[in-house]
Amino acid sequence: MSVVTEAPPLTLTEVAVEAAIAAAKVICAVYERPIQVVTKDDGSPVTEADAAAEAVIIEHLRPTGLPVLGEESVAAGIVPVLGERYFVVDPLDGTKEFIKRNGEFTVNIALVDGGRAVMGVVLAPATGDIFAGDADGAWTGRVVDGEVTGRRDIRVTTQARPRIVASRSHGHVALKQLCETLDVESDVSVGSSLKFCLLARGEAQLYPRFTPTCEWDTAAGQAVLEAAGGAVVTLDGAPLRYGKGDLKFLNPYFVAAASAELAEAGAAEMRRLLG
Ligand SMILES: Nc1ncnc2c1ncn2[C@@H]1O[C@H](COP(=O)(O)O)[C@@H](OP(=O)(O)O)[C@H]1O
Ligand SMILES: [Mg+2]
Repeated sequence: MSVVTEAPPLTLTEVAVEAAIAAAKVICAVYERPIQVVTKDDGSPVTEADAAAEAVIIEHLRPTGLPVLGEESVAAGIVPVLGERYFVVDPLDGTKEFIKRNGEFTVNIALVDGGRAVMGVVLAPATGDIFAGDADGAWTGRVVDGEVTGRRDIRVTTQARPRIVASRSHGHVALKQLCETLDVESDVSVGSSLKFCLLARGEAQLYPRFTPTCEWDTAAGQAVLEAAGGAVVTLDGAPLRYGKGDLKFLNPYFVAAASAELAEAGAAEMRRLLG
């Protein structure tokens, strides 16, 4: 008698990793040739890579049966009925960086459950750097030839004078004041959700966001950071939450940090600076 052993079904994190790797392949193909840029109704840039990558991700997520809230679908007027649990997708976060060709752009896939981002995968196609976080913790690795290599667990670090990361293309004048009052060690500008990942990997401790973002920009990064021990709070000190359809999925300003204490200190200082 022969025994047939079936492979166990993929976890939702594994499905998201496979989807992100497939999307990165599509994005890299566009990145290698001259990029056509179109301006969306809200004035933001979009490329052929954004829609193509989102389509590939949706195909990969379809067998899970869960709804998918995708940036490009929403821009096209497609908003599914969202229950308690659904995926949130930004197929190409940091489109401005993609167009500038500085490598700081990411594929983002998150799982939202009960208004919280509970799982996230962030992949930077230009470098292959991949980050994931879920209830089992956070890890990073590098995608080579479509496979994750060098996988290792990651954790936030804390230090007396925090290192700060901020948007490269969407800055705010109050940032300089915040750096002075919090006595930060250094501040660097980085595009896309990689800012959350730098915190998760222990290379920076604070990411204050004084300019608008949407839920697809933050969900995967927040899940990675929280799984690595960090926190993301709005200016009233509450965790950043998801499912704000009545606000067109726009986030309030927030502070991401390596600890709940630092996030609260940053939020208090931002409240003071923004009056
Ligand atoms: N006025 C605005 N309203 C909503 N989101 C905005 C915005 N200006 C910038 N963003 C968001 O900020 C993201 C870029 O963040 P960063 O500057 O940290 O790289 C953009 O992601 P996309 O590049 O996916 O459009 C976009 O969604
Ligand atoms: Mg984005």
